[in-house]
Amino acid sequence: MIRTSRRSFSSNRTIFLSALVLVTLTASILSFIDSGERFLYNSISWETKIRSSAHIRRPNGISVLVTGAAGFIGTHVSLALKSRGDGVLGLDNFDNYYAPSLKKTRRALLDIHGVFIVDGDINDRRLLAVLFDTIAFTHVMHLAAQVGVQYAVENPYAYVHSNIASLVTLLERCKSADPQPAIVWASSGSVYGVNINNKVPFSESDRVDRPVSIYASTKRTGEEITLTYNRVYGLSITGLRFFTVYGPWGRPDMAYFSFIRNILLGKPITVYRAKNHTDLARDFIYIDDVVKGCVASLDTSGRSVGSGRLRNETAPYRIFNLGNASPVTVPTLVSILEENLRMKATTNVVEMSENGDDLFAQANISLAEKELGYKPTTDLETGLKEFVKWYLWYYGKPFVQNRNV
Ligand SMILES: O=C(O)[C@H]1O[C@H](OP(=O)(O)OP(=O)(O)OC[C@H]2O[C@@H](n3ccc(=O)[nH]c3=O)[C@H](O)[C@@H]2O)[C@H](O)[C@@H](O)[C@H]1O
Repeated sequence: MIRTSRRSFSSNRTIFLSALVLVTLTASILSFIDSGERFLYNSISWETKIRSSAHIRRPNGISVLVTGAAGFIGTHVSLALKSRGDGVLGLDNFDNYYAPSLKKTRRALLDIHGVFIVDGDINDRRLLAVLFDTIAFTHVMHLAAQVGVQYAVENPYAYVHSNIASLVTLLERCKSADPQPAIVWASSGSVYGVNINNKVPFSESDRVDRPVSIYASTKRTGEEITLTYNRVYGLSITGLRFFTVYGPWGRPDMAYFSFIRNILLGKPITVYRAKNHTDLARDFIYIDDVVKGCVASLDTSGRSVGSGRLRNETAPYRIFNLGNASPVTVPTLVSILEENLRMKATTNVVEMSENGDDLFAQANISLAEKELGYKPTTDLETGLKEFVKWYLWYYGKPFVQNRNV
């Protein structure tokens, strides 16, 4: 009985993944042809696709440009918006910071649900102009970024390109759009850096001028840049300080994801610990909870008001913590994974170097609760169970040793 259901589970997975691969391939070929055609031949089919994807299908719906739509959070937010009838157009450059194949599978998933992702870079001003000339976006959900705290040590330039230059290019376009969209964008809980306030949990009104990584500094800089565009050009801005977001279709570079992969492969995992031997802890937050916070931010964003001298309104400028208000140590994260997999991890405990990682994070979420109705409902045990289920479905336990994530 168990064997039969396992076999049918496995064959359903194979069929679904094969279908996704097929859609991915077709989408890649079409998008390759189309992105070329758009500029060479002014392709009608490309324009039809973006119009259809961004088309609003409910009363009082919104039309959202989602940057980083093939990313982890971008995929989930795009699906949530599309399923309630909003118009959604994705933009993603499919960079290879982690496996582009996972991003392409996410794109295929979105394609099935009617969300089209334009393959392009936000720094491409010409492309942005075409998109904004074609669609009157009411909102921009800016999630595209160079992520990863550790990678910033290796390649700081990628963070300047993606988190600062791109942000300015996008804001410039939004500033001159008519109507101007409202902008919700991804900042980070890492802006709290060294706990100079000497208090937990971290609140939005705390000082954030001691970042400990290039990643965090680019996110903090983004908060200053967006504030300038809000004051000078009247753009409505909401910055979301995401804490450690996890879940199905997640990012392979994150600890929980690499831990499961190594445990299944029987490889050791590295668990960092502070110099004084205390465990590191994070405010892990499940993707579905974060998506609700993102959607509520769009719904309550208010309007951009422009920069004319006669304007008598001020555009909103908001910042919210999106965490779980309930930190968990990294060793506890490992033991939850072990329980779910019924496997023991081989753990190397390593004292953390001065590499820019924070020791502890806990979000105060009362402002988001009050203004957005944000209320996380998924604890780490429940969320990781969902993640493990997805991981085994997506990569398949028996084949995991041959798969490259
Ligand atoms: O915006 C943010 O706030 C960031 O959130 C996330 O950063 P973090 O909260 O640091 O998550 P993550 O890397 O999963 O490490 C979790 C814990 O495991 C520890 N850790 C990590 C790796 C390892 O091999 N061993 C280990 O102990 C590690 O020291 C830490 O204590 C995103 O990754 C980052 O891209 C960015 O989005």
